Amino acid sequence: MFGLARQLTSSSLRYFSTEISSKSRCLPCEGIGKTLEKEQVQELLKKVQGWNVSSDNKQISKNLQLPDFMSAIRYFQKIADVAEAEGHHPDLHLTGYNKVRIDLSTHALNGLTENDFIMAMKIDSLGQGA
Ligand SMILES: C[C@H](O)[C@H](O)[C@H]1CNC2=NC(N)=NC(=O)C2=N1
Repeated sequence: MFGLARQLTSSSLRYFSTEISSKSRCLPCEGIGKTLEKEQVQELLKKVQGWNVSSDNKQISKNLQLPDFMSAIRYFQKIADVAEAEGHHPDLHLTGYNKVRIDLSTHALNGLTENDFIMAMKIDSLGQGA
């Protein structure tokens, strides 16, 4: 019994024993141990708004259109503040002056972890306002 508990990494214990939310904090990526399975990703996608998973299950992305260029820049700044506070950083793309794509993946493990979904929930709760 205890052997099984010991085998579970802290993140999978957190995944199974507590719900992650926009109030959760990202763990240091290097300590997470393993990436999420497809089924886990599908479950977590239900908790975020408008995010899609890549075919290789390594990244989630969200596309938005902002009113104008400076709104997009201000939106990126808000995301950057959260990313710095969490130590977990998205890839940010701005094209066509107001079209934004946000990509999230855990670089240290070349895949998805709870950190990516915590950041997605935090980004969702930012709104796109100025
Ligand atoms: C040392 C620093 O905390 C690590 O390199 C962090 C920085 N931000 C990160 N962001 C993301 N998306 N994945 C990481 O593995 C990661 N690692």
